[in-house]
Amino acid sequence: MFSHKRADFGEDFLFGAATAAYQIEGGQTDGRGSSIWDTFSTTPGNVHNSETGKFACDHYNRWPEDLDLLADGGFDAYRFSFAWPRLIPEGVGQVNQKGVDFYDRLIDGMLERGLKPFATLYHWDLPSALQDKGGWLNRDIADWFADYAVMVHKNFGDRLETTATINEPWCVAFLSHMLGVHAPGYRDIRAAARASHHVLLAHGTAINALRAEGGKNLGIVCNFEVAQGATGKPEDMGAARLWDGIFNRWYLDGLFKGKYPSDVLAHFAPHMPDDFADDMAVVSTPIDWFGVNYYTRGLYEHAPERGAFPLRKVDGPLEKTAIGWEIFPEGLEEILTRISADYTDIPLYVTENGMAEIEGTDDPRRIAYYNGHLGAVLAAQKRGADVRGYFGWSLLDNYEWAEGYDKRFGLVHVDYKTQKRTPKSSYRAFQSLLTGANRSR
Ligand SMILES: OC[C@@H]1[C@@H](O)[C@H](O)[C@@H](O)c2nc(CNc3ccccc3)cn21
Repeated sequence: MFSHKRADFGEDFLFGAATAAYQIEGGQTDGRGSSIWDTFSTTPGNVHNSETGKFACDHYNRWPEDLDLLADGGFDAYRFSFAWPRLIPEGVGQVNQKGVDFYDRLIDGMLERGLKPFATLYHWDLPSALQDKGGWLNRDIADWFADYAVMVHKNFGDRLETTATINEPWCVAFLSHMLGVHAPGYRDIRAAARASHHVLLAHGTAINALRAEGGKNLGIVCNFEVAQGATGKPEDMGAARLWDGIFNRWYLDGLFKGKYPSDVLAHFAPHMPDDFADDMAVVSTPIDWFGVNYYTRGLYEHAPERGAFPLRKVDGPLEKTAIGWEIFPEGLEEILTRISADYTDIPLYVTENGMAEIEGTDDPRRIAYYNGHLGAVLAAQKRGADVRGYFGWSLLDNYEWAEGYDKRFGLVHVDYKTQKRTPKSSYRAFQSLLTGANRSR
């Protein structure tokens, strides 16, 4: 079990678990439109075993059972995402009433179980019809996204505890348009530069539109990595600094200082949209809270042959999870205290943290992983970071994007043949922390 007590985190601290629509819902029916992940995952070579989210965890039908798991675990909150194509199949225009009905039932189900709904508007499943118009490369996406955000607010806003605009703008832009690992799978610095700006412009435009409708408790969720030099050589330390700029500071500086970091801009500048600097007031529109997703650190070395960004991640010596990420809980303390000290004093939530394991292992290391990162939250709080909550990734084993289904992050095991849910020992550890007992319905 964990070595911490619930009271250690503060009386109003919230514990939750997190998921995302495309990774758990399945339910490609009832008027749901196509998303870029439907097309990306069915394009050979993009996803392990060519696995798709077509069925996933069948959460579209099994959501009551999944909400029961959250309630039985003693969790206070549930971080989930709306599927844009399920609500507005073409991305703009016509609303799919069956999609509205699904999320109405889901959110009411949370409230009936005493679970606070922490909603994410966009967790990577862009409607294909918008990709056909250029997707994140088209500046108009800021208005498309803001209109979608207002639609969600009008239908569900009165029942949401918090609303995050975007999950991990780095993944939406750089991972998906420079590295090509995620949908739409571009490997193009010009696409990456423009997406890296438009994703934040869309965020700020949506925040302003939601404020105009009375929206409250609005934020964004970014992913962070502690970037360290593979050696103490200046060129490797420089590589780590540049990666810190690409992964961390582009978003922190843009969102909280209204200015992109000059070291990254030096690489992006020839490809940035015209007059992007005029958008920075919108990009940095004030928000009410900030979500921090943290998993690991990275070691980087100078790699002059790598062209635009002359760096390379190198394998580190620390114990790794099944997805190959080093276990480095100190990094969560570092990230939380850095954001709090250098960027903002608004409330922070750890919106994702967790460990992948392979099939059926119920890896005993996972309890130690969570215990260590919960300890990092406590240490950051002691150093002044206003951390208000922690969400484990993920409630369920689910579709791990380009990795398919093998990499299992769930607190609850899912047998995809039968869709049987089985709590793992890490679920029981949270249940004990949160309720003082191990129990299930
Ligand atoms: O990979 C685990 C989770 C993923 O399932 C979530 O949908 C996503 O929000 C998420 N973000 C990270 C951290 N960022 C990241 C880094 C490299 C590749 C993919 C994600 C991990 N995860």
